[in-house]
Parts: sequence; structure tokens; C-alpha cells
Amino acid sequence: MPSDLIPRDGAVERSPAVRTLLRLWPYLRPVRARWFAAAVVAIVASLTSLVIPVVLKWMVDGPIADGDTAGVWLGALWVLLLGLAEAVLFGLRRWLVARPLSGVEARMREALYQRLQRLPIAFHDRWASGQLLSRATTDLMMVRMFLAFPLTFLLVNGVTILAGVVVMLAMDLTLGLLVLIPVVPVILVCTVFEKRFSEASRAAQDQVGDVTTLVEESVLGIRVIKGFGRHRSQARAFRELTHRLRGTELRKARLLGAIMTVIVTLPELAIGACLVLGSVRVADGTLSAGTLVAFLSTALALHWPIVSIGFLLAMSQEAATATARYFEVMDTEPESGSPAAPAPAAGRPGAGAAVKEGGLRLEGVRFRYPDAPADAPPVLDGVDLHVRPGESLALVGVTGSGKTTLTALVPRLHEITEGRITLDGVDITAMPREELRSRVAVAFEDPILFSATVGENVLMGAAGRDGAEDAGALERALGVAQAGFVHALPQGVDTQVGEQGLSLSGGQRQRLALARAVVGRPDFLVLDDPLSALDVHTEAAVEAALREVLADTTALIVAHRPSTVLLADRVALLSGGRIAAVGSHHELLRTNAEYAWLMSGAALEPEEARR
Ligand SMILES: Nc1ncnc2c1ncn2[C@@H]1O[C@H](COP(=O)(O)OP(=O)(O)OP(=O)(O)O)[C@@H](O)[C@H]1O
Repeated sequence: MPSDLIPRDGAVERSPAVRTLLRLWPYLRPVRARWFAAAVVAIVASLTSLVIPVVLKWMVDGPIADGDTAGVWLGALWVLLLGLAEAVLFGLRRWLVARPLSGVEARMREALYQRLQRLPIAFHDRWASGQLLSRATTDLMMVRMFLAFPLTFLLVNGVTILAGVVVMLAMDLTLGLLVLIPVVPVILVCTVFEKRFSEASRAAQDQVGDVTTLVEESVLGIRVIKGFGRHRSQARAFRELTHRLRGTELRKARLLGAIMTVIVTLPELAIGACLVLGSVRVADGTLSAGTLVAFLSTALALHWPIVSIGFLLAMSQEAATATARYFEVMDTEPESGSPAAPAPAAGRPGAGAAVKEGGLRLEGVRFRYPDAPADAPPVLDGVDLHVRPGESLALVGVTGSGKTTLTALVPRLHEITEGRITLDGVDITAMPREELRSRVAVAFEDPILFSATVGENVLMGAAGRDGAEDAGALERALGVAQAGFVHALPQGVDTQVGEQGLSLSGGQRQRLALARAVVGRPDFLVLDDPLSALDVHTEAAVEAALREVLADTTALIVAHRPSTVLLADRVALLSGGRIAAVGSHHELLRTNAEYAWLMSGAALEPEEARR
């Protein structure tokens, strides 16, 4: 998803950088003592550098004018000691904040990860993964750097500049006022710069997200890219994105260059004017040479604190953008864990009252994807379906009829728009999500395995068990899913699979995903065509084992192949957003033309051929 399509969720209306950055306070709070201590140490270190010109003044007007060699050595020793003290104090500042601030970054990253886990599927459907990845990596790094440098040094430099100005005004009022002249134009330029740099910074960080998305997609889809020889067009697309990012970074550099020119040039001109005026006054005898040396040394000591303000403001602006991007995700409402009692709705059958019948029941279920166009019809439009306790019901329908969508509604991966779904008579919205998901197990057509061992992947479906119980459950689940092949893997069930481990075939992965679904002996099993990659014989063996081991489980199985349908107790046909027919496979073949057309391959099945 290109950055111009990043969901903005209303939270993104631009707020001033300072207000955005203030939102970091809850994360900084636990380490505030260390941070303030470090800031104080840095201020002391910076002020130490301002004492050096005072020593110089004393040396020029005293020992140097008097030809006192011992005094010159003493002055030089003081300058050396002050320089050393400054270096040690800056080192101490770094030591004080390094560990706590990496802790802040880690905590923010952890909070983001937790939030991502709790955000609804609809959120993940809308957001490109690269945009989320860049928030978890680059943006948080920028925030940490802001807390470590700009936040401290804007304070330190501010105090240093203020102290330096007071010292210079005290040394000589005229020269002090002369050196202050550039302050007004510099502030004006900074204000204009802030807005323009902020826009460029937002664009750059969003474009980093786009680049991350493209890299991720290319890595995941490398087989398709190679298979279709698309590497050149992918490289072109990547080049375009990186050029766009480069252009934005150059725009940032130009803006920063312009501000730096102003910030460096104006004070230099003012110092030059002070040098000329000061020299004339020394020649006139109205100013001591020592005062002029001290004044200019102080002005030069302030050079870096002033010049660095440009960088610090730029880094702060980038951090404000990063913070805003972070909170776009953090401000999104997560799924609530606790049940939301269903409001009884007029005209809804049985609404509000517990249904006595068991099993899985869908009543008047309507569903429209939140991001679907306003004029698009709902995917499901009044689905009524009852899967009796212990029954396995196959759900068939043409491609795109909404079968996957329907299966996702049962564990509340999406929220229904209207109607209700009950498990053993209890509305699923009246159950805590955790309980719902422990009662309903799901296996999807595209089986995802995590970078973990075979055993860990399967036992993900059996939260709360441990030890010997696990081993037994694992073996039983692998048996049901006909996944005995795992014992032939190099380390058996301890073999690493997923992205960082052994690559398995599609059918092998499907069987492990099925084992994961059944390992917790769920009351309800929702299978979205989970056997599509298996040969017919393995599929039959899996179904037979499923029937035997999970006799009490109520199962809803999306099926495409006649072989799968034949093994279910009953079949439901999903058509036009509704259940068009329910019955046995043979009944529907006889009575429903759409079903007969869908299952036309069934005529080739041996059993059908015999009829
Ligand atoms: N996240 C989404 N946002 C918007 N529309 C979606 C989303 N996911 C699916 N759809 C649309 O919903 C409709 C039903 O899709 P669904 O995946 O449920 O069909 P299906 O019957 O399972 O198809 P298949 O048999 O090909 O797996 C399709 O028109 C699809 O484009």
C-alpha cells in the first residue's frame, strides 16, 4: 500500500510537534530521575566550557601582560583541568542515559507489539505490514535518539546560550547587544522551517514504510517473482520507491542546509562586527584586550550550541513525526477481551434469550467488510444455519461467495454487522474472547507455521496444558491429522520449521495446521478447506480419524471437492450471501441445480458412477 493510502484513522490530524512529543512522557516517566540527572550533568559540563574564557581574560590581562611565566602555566593548567572536567562530565551523561533510554525504546516496542496482537483483523487488512514494521523499528529508534540527544541538548544548549549571553552582556553591554541582533531573524526562519521540514519528514517516514513493504512482499513472493521472471519489473518498482524516498530526503537536506546557512552565517557576521568594534575600542583604550579576548572566546564557545540547534530541531521534528506515527497505531481501539452483552433487537428471532438447542447456530447474519465500498452489497446477507451438536457440516459455494468470511465470524475474527451467532445457545458476543477462542479451533486454507519446532507449532492450539499431557495430546493430534511424517524429520517433533527452519510441503503444513486445530480437543471446529493440498486417500484418512477422535466436536468445514463433501454429515450451499439449501450430498445433487453444477465432478466419483 503506497504511503498516500496509509489509513489515517482520524488520529493523524496534525498537532504541533511539542504536543506530539509530550505524549512520550508516560514512557520517559520511569527513568525521569536518571534523565534529569544526565541533563544537569550536561548543563554543568557545558557551563564549564564558559569558564575557560574567564580564565583566558585573567591570563591576558594578568600574567601575560605582566610577563609572569608561572602565572601563564597556572592559567594553562586551569584550562586543561576545565577541559578534562567537561569531557568527563559529558561521558558521565552518556553513561547515565544509555541504558534507561534503550529500556524506554524496548518498552515502547513491546507495547506496540502487544497492541498489534490485540487489534482486530480489520485493522491488519487495512495496514500494509511494512508501515507497521517501520514504526516498530526506524520510528522507535528515532524516538530513542530524540530522548538521548535533542531533548537533552535543546535544554543544555538553551541554558548555555542564556548563560553565555548574560556573561557577554556583563563583560560589555554594547558588544553584548550587537551579538544578540541575529536572534530575531533566526527565530523567524526556524518557525518557517519547522512546518516545511515536518511535512517532508512525514513523507520520508511513510515512504520508508512503503520501501519496507515492497522488500517484505518481494521476499515472501520470491517464487512468484522468479517463476514469472518479474525480477526486472520488481526492481523497477523498488527503484521508483527508493528514488521517491531519495527525493524527499534531498528536500529535507535542502531545507536543513538553508536553515544551517542562516544559523551559522548571521551569528558569524555578528561576531565579526564585534571583533571590528572591539578592536577599535581596544585601540581607543576604552576596552581591555583581555575583555575582548574573553568576549570573543565566549562567543566562539557558544558557536557549537547555536549551530547544533538546527540539527537538534530537525531531529526533534523527525522524532515528532515518528511519535505521531507510533500513536496512530497505539490509539486504534483494540478488540475488547470482555464480553459485550448483545442488545436485544426487535425483529431478531430469539434475540436476548438463550437458545435451548446446542451446536453452532447463525441467525440472520449479515456482514459487510468495514472497508468495502459503500454501494457494494454485503458479503453475507441473512445467513441462517444450524450445525447440530457433534455434527460435521460442509459449506460449499462458488469462489468468492463468502465461505471464508463466514468461518472468520465464528471465532470473531471479524464482527458481524447484524444478526447473531450462538454456541450451545450462548451468543458469542456474550462470551469473553479468550473463552470463545478456546472453544472454537480454526484451521485455514493457507497454513501458517511459526519459526518454532513442530511440537511448539502444534501445541499453540492447546494453551494451558503442559508436560506429559502435552506429549499425549501432541501425538493424538498428529495421528488425527495423519502427520506421522514428522517422526521422519531430522529431530522429529523437535525439528525447527517456519521461516527460520525446515521447509515443508503445502500438504505437510496443512496437516500440522490441522493438528494445531484439533490438539486442544475443541468443542467447535471451523476448517476453511484445510485439506485442499492433500491427496484424496490422505484426506479420507484424516476425515475418518477426525470422526473417530472428535465425535463430540461440532464441525463446520468449507469444502470445494466432492471427496470432502461426501465425508460430512450434511452440506449447506452458500449462494447470494445466504444459505440457499441444506441437506445431504445426494439430496442436494437431486434438488439443487447450482449444487449439482458445483459438484459436477461428483459424477466422476466411484460412488456416483455406480448409481
Ligand atoms: N478483507 C476484505 N475486505 C474487503 N472485502 C473482502 C475482504 N476479504 C474478502 N473480501 C471479499 O469478500 C468476498 C467473499 O470472500 P471470501 O474469501 O469469503 O470468499 P470464499 O467463498 O471463501 O472464496 P474462495 O472459495 O475463493 O476461498 C469476496 O468478494 C472478497 O473480495
